[in-house]
Amino acid sequence: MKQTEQKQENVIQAGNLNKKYGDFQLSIPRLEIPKGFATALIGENGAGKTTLLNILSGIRLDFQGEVSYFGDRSRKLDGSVQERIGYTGPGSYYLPHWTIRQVEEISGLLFAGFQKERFRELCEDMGISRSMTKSVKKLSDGNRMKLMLAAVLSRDTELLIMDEPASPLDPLMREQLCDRMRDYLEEGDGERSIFFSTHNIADMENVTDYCLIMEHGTIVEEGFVEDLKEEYVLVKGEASDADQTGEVLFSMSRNSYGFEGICRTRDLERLAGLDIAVEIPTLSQICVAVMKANTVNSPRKGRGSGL
Ligand SMILES: Nc1ncnc2c1ncn2[C@@H]1O[C@H](COP(=O)(O)OP(=O)(O)OP(=O)(O)O)[C@@H](O)[C@H]1O
Repeated sequence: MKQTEQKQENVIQAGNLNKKYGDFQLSIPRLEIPKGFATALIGENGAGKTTLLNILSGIRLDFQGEVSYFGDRSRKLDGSVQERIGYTGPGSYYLPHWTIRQVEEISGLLFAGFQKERFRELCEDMGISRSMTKSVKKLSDGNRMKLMLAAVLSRDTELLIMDEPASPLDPLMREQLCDRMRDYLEEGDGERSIFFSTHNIADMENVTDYCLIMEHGTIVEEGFVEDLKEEYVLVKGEASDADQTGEVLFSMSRNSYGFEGICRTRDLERLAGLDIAVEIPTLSQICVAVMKANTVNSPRKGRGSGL
């Protein structure tokens, strides 16, 4: 049975979300983030990922729509809900002149569940413990992200909302980030969830359970990764057959030896008669295909468009 067919609790539920900035319009009729999993938010630059995460984390309040948390439609983003949510983002979350030591002190004052010892351990593990007296503004982007991660993972939370946590991190630290995200979920025993945006799909695939693909301010595809990998296939064939694939394949690449592209599994029958090989695509290949199908100049658009 598909994961989506099982009864699913949601950690975030939202309806009729709208936010307009000039030409850009965020418009999401329904949003459900499953409880107990890591959900990735993927989309092109300017798709609206940060806008959505800012709304859900309470950074942006000037939007229309309803958001509720932790499976209770009446539970809005008040202080007790904020206490259960950890946020990391690309902006300057801490005042630039604060030192790491001050971040530790202030986190202890702001959040009841903050554990100083855990924070120090994480700073040590992430290699920033020798900079405790350094101000936030003097930290590199990567070290600033490590500081945010250390602070947020030292709290007692049930939901992490993370805007591009992998972007400023080096490959080793990205791997550590995935391990820590996985540990966070496992230690929560089904009660903890993560919602994060990323452009580093390949690096983050092993920590992604559920995926939302966003384009032009709305969600164009979503599902558990294992379900998406059944709904889409990677097709490879001879160069001489490439033109006969018609519009069935998306994000096709071709050279003199052959072609490969992604299509809906249900469309495979439209390639009958061609000498093709079929493989399971990576999440990255699926996302790129969906994003290409939804770019402004695409001949076909979005959910229900045939892709
Ligand atoms: N404060 C703001 N004022 C005006 N326009 C804004 C503001 N914040 C975002 N926008 C616009 O909203 C749109 C969505 O931006 P957003 O940052 O949410 O996209 P994104 O998917 O996170 O992009 P990226 O992947 O590049 O970080 C963009 O067109 C952006 O220019």
